[in-house]
Amino acid sequence: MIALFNAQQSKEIDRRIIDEGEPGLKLMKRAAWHLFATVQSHYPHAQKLLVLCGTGNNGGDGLACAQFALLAGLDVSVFLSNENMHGDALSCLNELKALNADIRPLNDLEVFSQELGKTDLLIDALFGIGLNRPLNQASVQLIETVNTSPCPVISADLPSGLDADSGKHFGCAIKAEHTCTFLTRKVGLYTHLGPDFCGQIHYFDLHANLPQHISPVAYSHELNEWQPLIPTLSADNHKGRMGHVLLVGGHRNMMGAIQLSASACLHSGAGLTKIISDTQHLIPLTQQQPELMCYPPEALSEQLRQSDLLALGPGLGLDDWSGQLYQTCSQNNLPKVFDADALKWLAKTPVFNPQQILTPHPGEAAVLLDSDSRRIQQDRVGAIKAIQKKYGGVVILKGKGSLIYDGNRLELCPLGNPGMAVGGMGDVLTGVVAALWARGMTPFEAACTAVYIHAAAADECFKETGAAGLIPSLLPPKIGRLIG
Ligand SMILES: NC(=O)C1=CN([C@@H]2O[C@H](COP(=O)(O)OP(=O)(O)OC[C@H]3O[C@@H](n4cnc5c(N)ncnc54)[C@H](OP(=O)(O)O)[C@@H]3O)[C@@H](O)[C@H]2O)[C@@H](O)CC1
Ligand SMILES: Nc1ncnc2c1ncn2[C@@H]1O[C@H](COP(=O)(O)OP(=O)(O)O)[C@@H](O)[C@H]1O
Ligand SMILES: [K+]
Repeated sequence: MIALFNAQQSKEIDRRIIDEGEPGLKLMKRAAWHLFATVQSHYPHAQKLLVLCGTGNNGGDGLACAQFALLAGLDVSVFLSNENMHGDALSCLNELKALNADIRPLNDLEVFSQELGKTDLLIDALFGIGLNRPLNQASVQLIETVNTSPCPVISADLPSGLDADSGKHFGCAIKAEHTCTFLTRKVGLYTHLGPDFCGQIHYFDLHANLPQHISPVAYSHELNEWQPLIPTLSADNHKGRMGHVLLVGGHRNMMGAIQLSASACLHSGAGLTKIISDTQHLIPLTQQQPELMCYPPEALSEQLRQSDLLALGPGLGLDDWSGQLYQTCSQNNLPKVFDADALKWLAKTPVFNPQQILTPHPGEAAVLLDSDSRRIQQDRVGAIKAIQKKYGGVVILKGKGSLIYDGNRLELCPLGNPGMAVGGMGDVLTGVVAALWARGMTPFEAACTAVYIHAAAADECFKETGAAGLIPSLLPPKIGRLIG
């Protein structure tokens, strides 16, 4: 398990550690040592180092790293955005000056660019957690120059330009091959654009005693921390104990959506997987998956009485047919998983219900909050909390760094890959969520376990097929194996 913090909490943790007697300069030197050790272990042949430093303590990390590199005999050039430094960063600057280091102002982009052309590795120490507003034109141009150069980058604490809280950038951000992050893992490294910019993340606690009473924004677990929570099977197991799931959707040309959910639900161990769909789909659905029990819309009320849990939305549609099914389902007291079009119906008449799991992607989250997906992505943590507050239950906000929130705990799943961005992938997740909840897990545990298993199955698949070959129908058997 790892804990993830935002910038304000990270600053507070820094401050507490220093207040308790650990000098800031010592922490800075340790951070710098880890930066330099990362240079040595990942770029052992780098001879010429360029260190890009801002005016804050992030720049201080860079200056202290430059000193270690210089003392180790590397050819080091430092570019300073501004000489206006203070505190520990100023001490590091003065120590470096005393070594007659090559320190230059960043006042000519052409000079910087030429130097970059001769460099083996760049250390990015321009901005860390102190970045708090959009970058000016000069910073944007500087970062774009770095990003268009073939020179590899190690970022100090976080890639400069990235927002430590949300994973958005403030105009642009440095694209690093490695990011060495200190004291706290910043949540923005793991969600939204963060993973695109950070490269490989290395965490260093700087041997400091982290204060325990600052609760993190989110936690992230390993897949194998969720798997043991899946109920085990007793020798005298029978299907009545494994949950009866009723899936509703698959209207008109969207039969595949409910088919994918149903296949995932079956492979996740549900005792009975039943479908309410268009009458014309009932035979093809059963022909393709004989384990399924498929019913026309007229059977809805009776099937609701005979089920443990309802999953509503994949391919449901937004016409009158869909509206009638939605009305009947929403008035029923069964625990419910809402996905896809069911979320759009829910947004029309919001109801607060603790016994539900909502699984929006950013576009659906925008509908639930009457917002737009760009705003959702810029503050995913804020968005999932707002959805949970408005609708209750457990919310899964899908996308890179999927979040799961129950009003108390926030989990971030770092697994998954861009090949998952294909129609039907979310329908598979719905089936897994429904099955695990129906099998007796708590809704939060079911949601988290389902998200991790779904993403891990997709990652396994990616290794075999690559991104283009990763299609949702390949996932259910892999999900079955991961569930065990
Ligand atoms: N404390 C410790 O012991 C440890 C700290 N550590 C390191 O310190 C880092 C935090 O340092 P920090 O707080 O000084 O902030 P930092 O990220 O360097 O930037 C602030 C500077 O940027 C400026 N600025 C902001 N936005 C801007 C913009 N858009 N465009 C232009 N300028 C902008 C801002 O200016 P101002 O807002 O004051 O005008 C200020 O000058 C942390 O990430 C880690 O690397 C580690 O060594 C571990 C031990
Ligand atoms: N770049 C990505 N990285 C990780 N996971 C992703 C990425 N893109 C999509 N996913 C995952 O793939 C699934 C897509 O779901 P969704 O958008 O609802 O698809 P659909 O509605 O077509 O079934 C979600 O679980 C989401 O988290
Ligand atoms: K940085």
